[in-house]
Amino acid sequence: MSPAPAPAGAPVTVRAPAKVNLHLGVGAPRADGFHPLVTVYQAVGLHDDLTAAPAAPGEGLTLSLTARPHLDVSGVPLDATNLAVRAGLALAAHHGRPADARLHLDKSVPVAGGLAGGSADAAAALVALDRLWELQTPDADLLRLAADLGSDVPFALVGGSALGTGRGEVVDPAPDAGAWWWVVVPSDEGLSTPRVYRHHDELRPAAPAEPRPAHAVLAALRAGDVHALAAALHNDLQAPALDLRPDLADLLEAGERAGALRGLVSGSGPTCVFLCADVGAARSTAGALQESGRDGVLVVPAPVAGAHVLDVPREVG
Ligand SMILES: C[C@](O)(CO)[C@H](O)COP(=O)(O)OP(=O)(O)OC[C@H]1O[C@@H](n2ccc(N)nc2=O)[C@H](O)[C@@H]1O
Ligand SMILES: Nc1ncnc2c1ncn2[C@@H]1O[C@H](COP(=O)(O)OP(=O)(O)OP(=O)(O)O)[C@@H](O)[C@H]1O
Repeated sequence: MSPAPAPAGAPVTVRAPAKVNLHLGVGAPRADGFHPLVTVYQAVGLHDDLTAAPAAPGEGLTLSLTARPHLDVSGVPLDATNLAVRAGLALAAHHGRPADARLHLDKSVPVAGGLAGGSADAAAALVALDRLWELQTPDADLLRLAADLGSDVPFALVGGSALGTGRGEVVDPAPDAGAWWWVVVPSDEGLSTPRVYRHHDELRPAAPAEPRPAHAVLAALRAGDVHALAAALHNDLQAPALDLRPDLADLLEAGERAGALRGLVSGSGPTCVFLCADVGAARSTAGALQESGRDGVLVVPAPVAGAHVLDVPREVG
């Protein structure tokens, strides 16, 4: 979230991070179909950049897209169903003002990967358009708009490490003394989040109403203890994700054999993330996974900031 105002009408670029869930406890579905969660989010150094530039009155919200090399963005809609556009329309409606702006999204976060890339884009659009339109929306209102857009969106505004409750939209910063290193291994094929939740319910028909608590992960973060964190990582969506994508079990094993302390499916998957003891271990784990033929392997630090304005707007060609 952003402090000083930019000159009126100047393009604004906002950077928003991907997330991993260090703990994802899922309870039995609520009456509204959503699952109660106790989750610990962590923002990682892999992000999308969204630039908002002025448009003529009546032009509406348009969206253009570029992506880092080899990233498959064929599944990203450019119409009003895109989460960034939905965010812009919601912000304009909240203030009763026209929604005129040109949005450009430069994507680096894998699509439908369990890394909340679309949520990052929605958060980025809220922050960028709030600045471009000089609205100075209170943080509480931005968080409410974010929650209406998706369960993961409020966290993308807040960043860092945070406890998520409710359906994931209630976010409280978590003390974190660590400087963590993750290896991120995306998958060619995405996984649908609702499908993974449905499969969770099939595999765990007697899931308790109260999700599993996150005490061990929160304590490891507070202590900055990487071995304790590796031991505590937990994801109730991992079993359904692995059942839908059995190849991921081999990947988790390969990453741990290559030197990671622990491998984990990120959120609803299929991206797998590997916690490493330090940056050297992360680089050698990534190298070994690449040599064994895995594509798109990344080494990223965490935690990083939530959606924030970049000092120098990106040029949009
Ligand atoms: C898997 C996670 O990424 C973990 O952080 C999130 O729970 C998913 O968050 P998201 O993609 O922002 O999800 P939303 O856009 O709010 O919901 C998409 C769909 O996911 C399922 N969903 C999501 C969140 C939740 N607590 N329970 C659910 O059952 C529902 O089928 C819902 O229709
Ligand atoms: N800005 C966007 N970027 C990516 N996908 C988007 C966007 N807007 C809408 N979508 C749609 O949302 C779907 C899920 O995208 P996303 O990349 O956010 O998945 P995810 O990382 O698995 O999400 P989560 O971890 O929050 O469940 C995509 O398949 C696409 O159809």
